[in-house]
Amino acid sequence: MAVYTEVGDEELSSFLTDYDIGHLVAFRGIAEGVENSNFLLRTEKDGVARDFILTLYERRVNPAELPWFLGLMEHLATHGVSCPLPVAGRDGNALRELAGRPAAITTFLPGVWPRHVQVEHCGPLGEALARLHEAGTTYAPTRANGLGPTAWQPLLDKAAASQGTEETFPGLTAELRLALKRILSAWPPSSDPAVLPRGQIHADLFPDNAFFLDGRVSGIIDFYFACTDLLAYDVAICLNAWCFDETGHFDTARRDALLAGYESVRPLTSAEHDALPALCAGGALRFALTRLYDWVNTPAGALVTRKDPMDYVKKLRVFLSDMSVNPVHV
Ligand SMILES: Nc1ncnc2c1ncn2[C@@H]1O[C@H](COP(=O)(O)OP(=O)(O)OP(=O)(O)O)[C@@H](O)[C@H]1O
Ligand SMILES: N[C@@H](CCO)C(=O)O
Repeated sequence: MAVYTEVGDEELSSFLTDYDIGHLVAFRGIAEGVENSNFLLRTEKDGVARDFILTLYERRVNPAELPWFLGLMEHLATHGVSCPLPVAGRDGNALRELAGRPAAITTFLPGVWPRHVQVEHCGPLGEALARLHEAGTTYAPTRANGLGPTAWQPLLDKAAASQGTEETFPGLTAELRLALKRILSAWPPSSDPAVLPRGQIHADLFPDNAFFLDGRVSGIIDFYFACTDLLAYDVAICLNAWCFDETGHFDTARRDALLAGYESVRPLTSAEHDALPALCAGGALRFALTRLYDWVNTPAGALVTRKDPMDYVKKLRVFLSDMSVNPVHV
């Protein structure tokens, strides 16, 4: 459930007078999502009803970084990517404050996210990711990846030092230490941008962040992990999130479809192909680590549903065994 901050009818109606989007007709909290409080708003202006999403930023989002995220979303939305467009108030600012939290209204996107990923989703998803990368090339401001390779050792140390980690997951932090060492030694040097292009990446493009309609990607949401990093690392995150079936088997048909969709827009360089196994293992480690840390540090009875780190530990094991034979390379 993700409504941490309650908003009253009158408070919201008065907040909306700062915008030119009409008056409030209805609103309700959205249960999905774990990071922020989200509400679906319906307004009416000149007899026309329109839907919007109101987000109150909680927990992990650093308010100082919100202009970067909202600026990226605006840039992408106005450069052909179906992502939420931040709506500016009458004073031109999209970032505002409501109920004591930083807040923004964005456009509502149609479609639904796939509860059961099929190979048919993977081509359009890969294509949409490549279009996002292309559109991002003209967004100049940068943001370092706070959950990139340099963050993994400290995150692992913090998870290992947390109460209950060893009891709940015996031997896991020792296994992750070895994995980290191996991944860092195989991590590609990002010194030549022509060989390993860098740019704006989504960094969390999981199935619950991609809406589909009529077999196409109709919306990409949740840009609050976006950052400036290796484009191929974003591909690797998607290979993690989209290409394992329910039994934990890495589905090469989904991988091929995702890569073919991506490369129909932006062909990967041969250095990017070569780097994919290490990038995939790194992606698996990143989500295993954040999930592990959250698992042992989320108090019992919290509203948030914890995500199982072992799902990503299993993916990590698959990618680590692949690193020697390089089957991701196509
Ligand atoms: N622009 C949008 N258009 C339509 N629905 C949206 C939009 N943004 C969010 N939603 C709905 O709200 C839900 C939660 O949004 P989101 O995933 O961004 O939550 P969060 O808590 O901010 O992030 P996280 O997924 O990391 O927990 C989505 O699953 C979707 O149903
Ligand atoms: N996509 C992340 C959650 C953060 O949005 C995960 O599945 O661990």
